[in-house]
Amino acid sequence: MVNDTAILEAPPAASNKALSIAFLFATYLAFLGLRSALNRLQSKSDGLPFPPGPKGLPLIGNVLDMPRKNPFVKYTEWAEIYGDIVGLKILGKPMVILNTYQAAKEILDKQSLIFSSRPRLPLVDMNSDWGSFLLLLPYGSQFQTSRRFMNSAVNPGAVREVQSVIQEQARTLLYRILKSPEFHQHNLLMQGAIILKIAYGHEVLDHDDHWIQVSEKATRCMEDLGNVGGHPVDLFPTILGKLPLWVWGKKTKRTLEGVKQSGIDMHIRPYEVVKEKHAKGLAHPSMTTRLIDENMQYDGTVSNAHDIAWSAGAVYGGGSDTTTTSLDFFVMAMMLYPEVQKKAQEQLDKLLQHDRLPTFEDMENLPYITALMKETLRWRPIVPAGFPHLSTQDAMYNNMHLPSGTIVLWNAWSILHDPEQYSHPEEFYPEHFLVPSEKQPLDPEDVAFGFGRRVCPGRHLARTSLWIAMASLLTLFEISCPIDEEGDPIKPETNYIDGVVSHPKPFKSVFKPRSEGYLKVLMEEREAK
Ligand code: HEM
Repeated sequence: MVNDTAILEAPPAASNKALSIAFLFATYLAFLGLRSALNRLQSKSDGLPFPPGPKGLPLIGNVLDMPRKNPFVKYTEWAEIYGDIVGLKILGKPMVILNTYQAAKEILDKQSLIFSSRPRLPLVDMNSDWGSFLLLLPYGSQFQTSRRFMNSAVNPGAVREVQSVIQEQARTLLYRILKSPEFHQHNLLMQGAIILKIAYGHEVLDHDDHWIQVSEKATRCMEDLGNVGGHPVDLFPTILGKLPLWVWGKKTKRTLEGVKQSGIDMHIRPYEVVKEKHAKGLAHPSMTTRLIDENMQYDGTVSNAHDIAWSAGAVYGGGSDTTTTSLDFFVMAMMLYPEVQKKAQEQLDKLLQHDRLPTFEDMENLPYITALMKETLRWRPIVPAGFPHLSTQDAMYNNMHLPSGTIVLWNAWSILHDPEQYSHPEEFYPEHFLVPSEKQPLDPEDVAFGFGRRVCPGRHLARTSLWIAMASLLTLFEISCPIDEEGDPIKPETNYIDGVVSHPKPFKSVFKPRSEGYLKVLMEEREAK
């Protein structure tokens, strides 16, 4: 995912470039003032108010109220004052935060035809093809094609077909941890290998893999871009978008060129490589080869080639960092809650008897592992402040008016830490999901993966990868904190590092094989390969 959010941040300090920019800026503010006055008039024209929220300043609205770090904390405070839907204006643009599941469901699910677009990122759109990335596509025909292509590769049936690949990668993860303890790196490699296999039929052997490197470079380029959506061009595209790039300095120009190139390297190149191999009959079957076949024309050209390339890239772009981060949080939870780990291992040992490793067929008999997976998504949702949807028509919610063009975020953190739903909201407590069905709380999968027509298309793959990785890790290893010189455990910090995908601060963990029996099975399996 792109690494920072558009509207969550105040604009960075304006460049000191030219007085003319200041003049353009002032003119634009005057225009905004007029527009926001018109907006206010329009939103009252049907007699319904915009949702309540902090008052904001003339012209810029709530720009200065927007929290720079952990925005969900501020959103939760606002919820206590203004209720389940909080209304804001950012430079004249309406924005709402949904703080309850009911509000998110009513607006994003039940009115999904209206609330399924995305705000644009003009700086990136004008200077690269990243606007074709599924996550960023506005609602429309390209979005529908891209979703269809993506769903064809990661729907529940398609994921079932690649279960053996996923299981094999989980075993490789165990093996790599035995060789060296850098869990995060091995985790990243596991998710990357699964995804590159699905998207391109490509086998990843190690960290030096070319496609893994390409995607890491793309992530770095996006990070260099910094506050995506917060650049002056994003805020005032009509006027500032017309200026030549050099106005923003050499560094920004270079970064944007890198962003453009990374889009080509991560989407177009792999597509071309697979297409060429496929033509020679040398490609392994994959999402790309199947879509090429389905879209092949009589003259040998492939229709929708651009959408195929960007959809296959979206499997990697959307799926690697996300699942990796959730599994990192799981390891953190196991370090901090050893009694939970012990309970899971008791259930595993009862079933596996130290003489085999878990498989997907065991899922039904390992409800504690499934509860661990749900609790990981709840305890530390990796998109805690939601991802922006954009409405494309006027709408209503609880007698309030949501004008067309409203940006909508849902506060996943507060929804998933609601004490009315979860008896131990702040703790890692899988027992939340081990109650009779009539007492089951809200399923975190219904929140952590988003809503409506933009719900995460990779959720089936994510839950499958997470489940087998969790079951396998706990079967083979006891996971604990490293010990410092005084003999005290070095506990990981549970706070997030900001970003759209919110990561934990890097931490070290100890993986100790806990049974000769499981170790032997793993080694025998490896030798048989
Ligand atoms: C634990 C793992 C994951 C979590 C928590 C997660 C969460 C999310 C969330 C919250 C969204 C935004 C939904 C919305 O706007 O309503 C999203 C979108 C998306 N996710 Fe995931 N995701 C995960 C794994 C994956 C995987 C494995 C893939 C790829 C196979 C993937 C691909 C995508 C794509 C392409 C989008 C954009 C969809 C669109 O805009 O229409 N994600 N994800």
